[in-house]
Amino acid sequence: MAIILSTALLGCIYVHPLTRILYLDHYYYTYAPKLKSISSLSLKPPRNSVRAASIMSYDKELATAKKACSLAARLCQKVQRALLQSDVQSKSDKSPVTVADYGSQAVVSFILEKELPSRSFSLVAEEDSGDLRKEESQETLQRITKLVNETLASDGTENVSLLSDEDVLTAIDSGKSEGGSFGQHWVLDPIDGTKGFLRGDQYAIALGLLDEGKVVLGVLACPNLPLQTSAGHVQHNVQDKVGCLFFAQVGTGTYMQSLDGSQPTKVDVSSTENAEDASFFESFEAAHSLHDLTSMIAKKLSIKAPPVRIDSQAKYGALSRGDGTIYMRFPHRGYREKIWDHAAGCIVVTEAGGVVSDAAGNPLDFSRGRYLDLDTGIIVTNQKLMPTLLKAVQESLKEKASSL
Ligand SMILES: Nc1ncnc2c1ncn2[C@@H]1O[C@H](COP(=O)(O)O)[C@@H](OP(=O)(O)O)[C@H]1O
Ligand SMILES: [Mg+2]
Ligand SMILES: [Mg+2]
Ligand SMILES: [Mg+2]
Repeated sequence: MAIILSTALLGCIYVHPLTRILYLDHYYYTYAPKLKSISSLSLKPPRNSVRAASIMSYDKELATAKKACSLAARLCQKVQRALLQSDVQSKSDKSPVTVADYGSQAVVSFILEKELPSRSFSLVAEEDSGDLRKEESQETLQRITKLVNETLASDGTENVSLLSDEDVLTAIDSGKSEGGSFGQHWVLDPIDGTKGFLRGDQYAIALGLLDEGKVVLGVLACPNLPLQTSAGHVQHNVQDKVGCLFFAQVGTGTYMQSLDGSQPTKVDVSSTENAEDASFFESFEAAHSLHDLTSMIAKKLSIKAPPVRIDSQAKYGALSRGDGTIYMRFPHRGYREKIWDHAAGCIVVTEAGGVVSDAAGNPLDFSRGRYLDLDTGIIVTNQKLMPTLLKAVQESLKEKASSL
């Protein structure tokens, strides 16, 4: 009886099943930045929230995720430099999968599991070892194992014995989790923007952590993204220094540092309120997003600048530091978005002050398993501009539908 009564009184507080630490509803998390302890609160909690002993900190998870992504980026850079046609395999869905995809997934999976052993380990990742286990992939597998071992050894702190081919396959297959709304799940895209990677353009290693269905931390390693913020211009000169690591933890903002380890700096989304002064990002690949629809929306908003087309979640990273103001993504009919294509990017942008929603204005729901089932498209911008963008998107979608 006492338990029922206190539960009713407490309302939105609940006890985390793994840690038994009380923590607050997502709304309060998002709007009470930089607070580790509720006792130091000078803000008044929103009406639905109540005092709690502490806010969950994911510092250890974040440090490990940064290390894992940085090492995976090192592996990817090595492969991209020496990219040969034979690195590309054909998966049954015909999307290119490279030695680096598998190697990156093995490195991240191995490091997370080894360095955070006290947690029950769950990883939702894009790749699986199915094709690699085939007879004809023997040589490729050996190359991956060699790369993974060289990468782990290149980090002085990794005191590990050499991984066997089987260890590498096992690490890759740890990524088969279905995710969901209970407990913690890592979400990994070992190379997002495979097509950009193969072209020598932008790609990202994207790692997020879900806790009770919400993204609570995200890391984006973007090895080819220029370090210098360059409003609206992501194409860079050869002499520009490249390699960015974006990271965000719920309630603490978004930071960027160089992949080779400079001091992190806090980043914020663009404050542009005027749509016509905004610039917007979209996929490089027209097969991934309807360029004609975004151009219709841009026209409606009187956006003057041409679209900036780059691959991968590097778009979320660039947006989080104000390189552009809007990101729009409208896949062709029937395409189902996957959580690993947006989890890390989403928190990197929201912690930098942005908003990510579907075309109905709903936040993305990462709690339903491997897919993001959403209303048409994904749109991202700052809080001030979102209502205007949403209106233009909805009007354009209606016009497009009625013209069919
Ligand atoms: N037809 C399609 N429509 C929308 N997205 C697609 C797609 N085919 C593949 N993708 C996704 O688009 C991602 C790349 O995003 P972007 O277009 O922003 O560069 C791919 O990630 P991978 O490269 O990890 O497979 C893939 O998951
Ligand atoms: Mg893919
Ligand atoms: Mg991807
Ligand atoms: Mg990928």
